[in-house]
Amino acid sequence: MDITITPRRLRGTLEAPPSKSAAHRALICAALCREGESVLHGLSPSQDILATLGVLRALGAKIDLCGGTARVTGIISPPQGAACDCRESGSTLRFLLPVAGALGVNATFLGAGNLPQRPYSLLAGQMERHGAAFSRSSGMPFSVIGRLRPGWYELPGDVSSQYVSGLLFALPLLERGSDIALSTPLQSAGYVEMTVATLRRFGVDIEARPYGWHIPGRQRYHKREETIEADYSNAAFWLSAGALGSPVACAGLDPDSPQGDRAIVRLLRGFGATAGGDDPLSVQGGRLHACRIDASQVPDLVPILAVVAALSEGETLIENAGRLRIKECDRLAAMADCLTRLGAKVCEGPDYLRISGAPALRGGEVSGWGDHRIVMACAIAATRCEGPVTIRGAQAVEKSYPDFFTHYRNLGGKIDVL
Ligand SMILES: O=C(O)C1=C[C@@H](OP(=O)(O)O)[C@@H](O)[C@H](O)C1
Ligand SMILES: C=C(OP(=O)(O)O)C(=O)O
Repeated sequence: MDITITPRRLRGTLEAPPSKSAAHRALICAALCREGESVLHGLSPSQDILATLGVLRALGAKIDLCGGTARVTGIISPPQGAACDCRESGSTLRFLLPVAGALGVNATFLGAGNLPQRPYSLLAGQMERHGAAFSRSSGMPFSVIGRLRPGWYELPGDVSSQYVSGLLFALPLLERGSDIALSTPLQSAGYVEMTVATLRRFGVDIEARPYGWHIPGRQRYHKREETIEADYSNAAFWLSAGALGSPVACAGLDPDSPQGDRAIVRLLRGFGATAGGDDPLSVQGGRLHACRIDASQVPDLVPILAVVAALSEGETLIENAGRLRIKECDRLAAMADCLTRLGAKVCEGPDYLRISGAPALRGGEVSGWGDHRIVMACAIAATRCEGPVTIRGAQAVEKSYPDFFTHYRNLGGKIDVL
């Protein structure tokens, strides 16, 4: 789908969408509970969540999704083999690969878009040391056979936190305790905190250690009923629109959420914006100024922060951002390309973006790079462009936020589908 947005400010209050990260985690925990039914409310059928639902079903869970509520009967007797289609979801692949190993399912993992190019080999290497055998060490599809053994798992912390999260879901199922040790400091740490918090709610114990985590074995997941919390990662687009002069408020966000991306409020303050009210939460702009941003813990916020930087006076540096190149697209190249096409001055380095702010952008035509966060960032940039913005491949928003353009229109945005 290609669209043209006619620039105008957005206005109004909207319900923040449910967190995709929280939904993946709750679904996996519910599927690993052997007794009874868990009920999860407030799910959105984004492509990534449909991928996790599909793989959990292939691994033997029964999941009935109706009107945003999932009734999940956990895996009792896993199948011998399973075809696990992760679509474009890195979380689905890296969370459920170790889970398939812990269940002893011979699984074939398939992926689409950029997923086959995204890394999993360090995780596969650790699984191989503990009883799993892979048909290939990179690329997709691949097959994995064998059952994981408990033991000492060692991973770097600066490739993907999803490796750690995946092992944290899987290792409690093994017959003895295991450990995960980090060989380099953990980036995206907030996501691992979310994993540990979700596991605890489902009755699974994880012990923090100076080297990483100890995971007692023979644990049982306990059934639960819960509502998926609202998402700071996608609310960030609306909060940033607020900082850029659109009076938009987001309802439903938990100020005490374990989500690392709640840092968006602090980061927008760093540009000189002010935040008001807990619920609904809104951010107001004014004259924004450049700042320096460390992207290592908040990679998903970088596309929209780059837009804010392009409209803030002075030169903003977004650094420690090398891992953005291994997401749904190369997000550093994508944002440098899109913002330049819209009239901004951007210098792309190996692991940084240096962006010179201007009072307004020109507008123009951009590719969405097949990436939901690039499309949403460009749509918010359009609120401050002088001329129309055409976005090619805007349907990519369905990966995490299928209602994004409905909400955009509800806030007064003008979108024409080409
Ligand atoms: O665990 C999660 O839910 C996620 C972890 C992050 O990935 P990395 O740990 O690879 O940075 C993030 O970019 C992704 O969108 C969601
Ligand atoms: C990188 C993302 O997700 P995943 O890694 O799960 O594909 C994202 O949602 O921005």
